[in-house]
Amino acid sequence: MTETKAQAGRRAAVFVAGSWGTALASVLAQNGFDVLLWTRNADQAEQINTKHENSKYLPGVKLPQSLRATTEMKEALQNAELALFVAPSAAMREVAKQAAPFMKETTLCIHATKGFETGTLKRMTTVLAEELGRSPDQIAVLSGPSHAEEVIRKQPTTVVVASADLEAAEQAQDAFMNAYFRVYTNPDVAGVEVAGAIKNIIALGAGLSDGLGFGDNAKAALITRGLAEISRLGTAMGANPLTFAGLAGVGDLVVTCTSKHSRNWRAGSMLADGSPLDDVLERMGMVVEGVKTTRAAYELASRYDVEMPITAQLYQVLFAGSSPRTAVENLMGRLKTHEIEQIE
Ligand SMILES: NC(=O)c1ccc[n+]([C@@H]2O[C@H](COP(=O)([O-])OP(=O)(O)OC[C@H]3O[C@@H](n4cnc5c(N)ncnc54)[C@H](O)[C@@H]3O)[C@@H](O)[C@H]2O)c1
Ligand SMILES: O=P(O)(O)OC[C@H](O)CO
Repeated sequence: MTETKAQAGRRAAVFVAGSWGTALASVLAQNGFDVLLWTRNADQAEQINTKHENSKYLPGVKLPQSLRATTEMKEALQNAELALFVAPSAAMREVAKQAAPFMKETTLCIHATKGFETGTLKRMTTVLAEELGRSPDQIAVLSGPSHAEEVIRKQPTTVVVASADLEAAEQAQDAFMNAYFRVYTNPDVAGVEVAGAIKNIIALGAGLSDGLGFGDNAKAALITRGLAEISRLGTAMGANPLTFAGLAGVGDLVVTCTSKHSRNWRAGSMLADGSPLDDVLERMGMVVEGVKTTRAAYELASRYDVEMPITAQLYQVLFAGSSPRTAVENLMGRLKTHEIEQIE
């Protein structure tokens, strides 16, 4: 695929230099932005600047020359017209707090993180808005079926940018869109954020199911009934149900439950043999958002009074010592019910 150079002379700041931050920073750089990728790790910054590599997260790939790294927040945000936050959900508030003093009101602010804040159960647009002193309507979210390992190799990928402000969504669309990275807009920020977070729980379940040796029938069931759970919670939280039929919904659910690149699927498959959660997370060495999100979604289900049986069983496996096989038995043995409401 050819590179476009539509954004020449423009500056973007990206936080942080994990797999997804680095891949999205590369997209912006290939689109002609001068990109500064902020990292707390000086050695990583040095490697990106001198070798044009991020060997821990995206080994074997050369990064664009116009992508540079810094450990200085002030430098990262100087003259930046676009700021992209891709910290793990657990670190988002801390990173935003450090960025806030250097962030101009006019800087387009986008995040691409999938999760809720532990404890407060807040969505990432809310966390960013609180720390940056903006309205949540002034923060956009980029989500959809997109693994860093494929985007960095310019494999065709489609995502969605959601913002209450259509102009902001279109600016983000223009900044990221190119021949291999197609961006749609959607006004439903709540739906896109909820879908992106909860699909990681279902992917942990799909990994568990595969790890236990179950087949495609079981995985298709998890994906389909997982989508029902996502839709129930999302609509209770104010989302548009149609969002869940789109890229951020079914699209991301399918890729995360079936891709060899998925961290959540891999962690689930490792848990199937009874390995302790802490061991699995240590072996992964990358963020597995579905774990913290399972706890958050379990609490949100109670807050919004919605039924989320897959989430509830995952919660039991991850945090209450239940065995994966018992979880499957419990799901299969639930009282009989209707797939959709009966029409009177
Ligand atoms: N990897 C993907 O393909 C992908 C795709 C779409 C969305 N996402 C989402 O992007 C977010 C980030 O995931 P990732 O895969 O890039 O994670 P990752 O594990 O590859 O990298 C996480 C990075 O965050 C840094 N970090 C952690 N805590 C920090 C803190 N307190 N301050 C500063 N830096 C900190 C780590 O050092 C590391 O560089 C997650 O919400 C994930 O769900 C990932
Ligand atoms: O690798 P995962 O499981 O963290 O998923 C990454 C992306 O969210 C897929 O769209």
